[in-house]
This record gives sequence, structure tokens and C-alpha cells, in this order.
Amino acid sequence: MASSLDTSKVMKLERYNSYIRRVNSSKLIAASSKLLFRVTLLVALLLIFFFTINYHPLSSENTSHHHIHTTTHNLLSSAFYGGGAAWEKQVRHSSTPRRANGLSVLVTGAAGFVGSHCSMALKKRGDGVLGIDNFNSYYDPSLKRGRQKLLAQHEIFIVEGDINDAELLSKLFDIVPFTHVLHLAAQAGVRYAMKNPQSYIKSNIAGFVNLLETAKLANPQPAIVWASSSSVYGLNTNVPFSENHRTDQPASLYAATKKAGEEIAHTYNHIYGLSLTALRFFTVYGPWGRPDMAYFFFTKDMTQGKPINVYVTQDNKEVARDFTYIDDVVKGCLGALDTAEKSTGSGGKKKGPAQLRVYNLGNTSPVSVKKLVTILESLLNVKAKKNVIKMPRNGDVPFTHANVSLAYRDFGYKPTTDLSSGLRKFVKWYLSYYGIQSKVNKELNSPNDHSED
Ligand SMILES: O=C(O)[C@H]1O[C@H](OP(=O)(O)OP(=O)(O)OC[C@H]2O[C@@H](n3ccc(=O)[nH]c3=O)[C@H](O)[C@@H]2O)[C@H](O)[C@@H](O)[C@H]1O
Repeated sequence: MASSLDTSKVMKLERYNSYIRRVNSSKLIAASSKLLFRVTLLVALLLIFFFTINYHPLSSENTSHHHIHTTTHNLLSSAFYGGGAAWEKQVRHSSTPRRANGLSVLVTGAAGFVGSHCSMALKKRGDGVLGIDNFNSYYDPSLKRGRQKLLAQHEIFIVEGDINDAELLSKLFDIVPFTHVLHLAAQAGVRYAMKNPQSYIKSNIAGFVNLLETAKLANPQPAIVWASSSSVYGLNTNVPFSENHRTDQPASLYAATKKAGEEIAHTYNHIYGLSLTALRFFTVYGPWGRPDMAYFFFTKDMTQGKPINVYVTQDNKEVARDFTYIDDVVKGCLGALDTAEKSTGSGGKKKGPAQLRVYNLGNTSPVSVKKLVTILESLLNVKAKKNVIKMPRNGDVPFTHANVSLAYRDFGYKPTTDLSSGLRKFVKWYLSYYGIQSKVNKELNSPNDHSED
């Protein structure tokens, strides 16, 4: 009896245990399917989010959108980037020449100062122009957006992207057989190099190499004209600066990266047969200029009644620059493009020697910073609050002065704008662009001034 009672107890206990196990396992299944559902939902939402923000805008004017775009683009592979039939159509349309034997030019840094002016000039004469720009915030990106808007009115499309993005660059070369590249994208500014040295390495060295790597593989290989700088002359005291003078004493990291660019250009020319022309720009100024440059922020500070620092050398001598007006520099860039010979390589292999050139694009008549301020005082009709201080040891050189006979000989480069006339055009643009009503000198609107800027 006792044993049959035990047996029934054991059976009951087993049934109960099995019931508990069933309940537990169905609870477990329910819990895990909930978890699985939530994870799937989260992944789907993340994918939708990344896809949406990485979809290339066709005509983006929206800066905040762009900010997210560039940030996430760095995190993700370029597979998401650009693309789409409408986007490709714009790329093709913008880069197709409208005249016989017109050039098809990829302009890097097209939303920049020199880039936007050159893009317009090329387009106006019937060449195809495609821009690329990362719209970084080194200076007010809304000015870059303003230039982009102007270019869009002339049917020039700017691809938003970085020259370090190899996949994007090769995609552009797959779509368009560019005849030329005008490479102006760079980290500019002499003094900022002490604050953010890495940005110079990233843009001026890594970015340039990335562009050359793409160009060497392209078929046809384009001819490349690119922006070097007067700063490569560094501490050279031999004046005026000629292309054969020494350039091995850079005074700033900016100068060193531009000099490195010239050496890198030599290598790619030598190994791959790329046609390469470096243009050493001398303190370029004018309408739509760069707000980080002295003439620009002096104008801003003077109109706001703020003091400005005017540098002198350590031995109290005046600091001077060969200030060069933008229209003259644009003519130089177009002259260099027009006389650039074809690259000789294909598919990454050199087929013969190719052109390698370096030119100064300056104004040939240096003006002191003190004089620059006097001209601005007269144009703005205000007295500057000047702090005359010794030039900080931050990469500046005491003077620059270009000899441009080589550029004149090879493509007729002849600067025609003196600093007063050029600054008049700049100030006129500045006051109108920023909507400043001022007690400005009537002379600004002199009848001789037919500037379109
Ligand atoms: O030719 C170049 O290769 C370079 O030109 C430009 O550099 P720079 O010639 O140094 O121009 P910019 O800064 O306008 O200073 C002008 C003058 O004002 C003096 N200066 C400057 C600041 C200040 O507060 N006070 C002052 O006196 C200063 O000492 C200098 O004498 C480009 O920025 C650079 O990207 C590069 O392209």
C-alpha cells in the first residue's frame, strides 16, 4: 500500500514538474520572440535613419542637414554615398562642355573663394565644370553656400564630398571622362596651422595623394593644375621670388604641406605620367573672399568699430604682401589649364614623359599692411583703431614679392589690378553682401567701376 501511494506521489510530482517546465519554456519563447522583434525593429529603424541621411541631396541649401551628412558619412562606408539616376544626370550635365573642344574640368574646392570664381569663368566660356567641396566649417559655411547658390544659377553642380573619399572620386571619374582637374581644395591659412596641424596633413597631403591616386588610374588620365602657395618661399630673402629660388625653408606647417605637395606632384609625374602644374598664389583677395584673411576681417572689424592688429617685424619694419586680385588669378588658372599638356599614362602605367610645371601667380608689387589699412580707411570712410604689434611667431613671413615672367612667357599672365582698385571692388561687394548701410565714401560707386561682382 505504502509503495503504491509513493508511486502515485512520484507520478504527481513528475506531472507537476513537467507542467512547470512547459510553462517556463513557453514564457522563455515568448520573451525571446519579444526581444527578437524589438532588435529587428531597432535594426530596421537604424537602417532607415542611415539611408535617409546619406541619400545625396540634389540641391542642398540646408546647412544643418549637411552637418549630419558629413558626420555620418565619416562613420559609414561610401557605399551609401551619392548615386541615383538624378544625381548622375546632374553630374553629367554640369561637366559637359557647351563649346567645341571645350574642357571638362573637375574643380575641387569649388565652393571656396578661388574655386567658385574659376568655376564661373570656365562655365562662362563654355567648358564643363563639376565641383566637389566638403563645405567644412573652417570659416562661415554660409558664405560657401552663397557661392554654391551662385554657381547653381549658372548650372554648375557641386558634389558634396571630401577629396579623401576614394570611392566617391573614382565614381566621378567613372561617370565623367574629365580632361582636367583644377585642384583648389585645401586647408588654407598660415596661422591656423598652429591650432590644427592635422587638418593640413589631412587635406593638403592625404587628400592630394588620394586625388592623384584616382587620377593615375583614370582613363583618360586628366591634366592637373593645382594651388600651391607663395608661402613655399618661406625665409627666402632673394627678391622678387622666382620659381628657381630655394623653397626648403618653410616658416609654417601650411607652407611645408604645400611644398610637400610640389614634391608629391613630382613623384606622380615621374612614375605615372600625370601632367601636373603647381600655381603659387600670392595672397589672393577680392569679392567673395575668405573671412580668415586680414583684408577681410580688417574690413569687418573696422565697420564694427573694433580694433585691429597691424603687424610689424621684430625689428619694427613694415610687413608687406604681394596682394593679388582674384580676376588676375582666375586668368592665370585658365591660362595654366589651356596650356597644360595631356597626361601620358593610362590604367596606372606611364607611357612617356609628361609635363611638370610650377608658376608664380602674384601681382609683382608688394604693399605694406599699413598701406592696406589706409586704403580701407578711405574706402570705408572710417578711422581704424590700430594696435601696431610685433608679428607673433606663428608662421608669418615678413614679405612676399612675385616674379611672374615665367607665367607671362608661357600663357601671357599679366596682372592688371592694383590694390586700391581691387579693394574698392571687394568693399563694394562686402557692404552689399552683408547688407551694411554705411557712411561709405561716395567714391566707391565711381562711374569707372563696372565690376560685375
Ligand atoms: O600667399 C599665400 O600663399 C598665402 O596668402 C595668405 O596668407 P597671408 O599672406 O598671410 O595673408 P593674410 O592672412 O591675409 O595676411 C596678410 C598680411 O596681414 C598681416 N596680418 C595678419 C593678421 C593680423 O591680425 N594682422 C596683420 O597685420 C600678415 O602678417 C600678412 O602680412 C593666405 O591666407 C594663405 O592661405 C596663403 O594662400
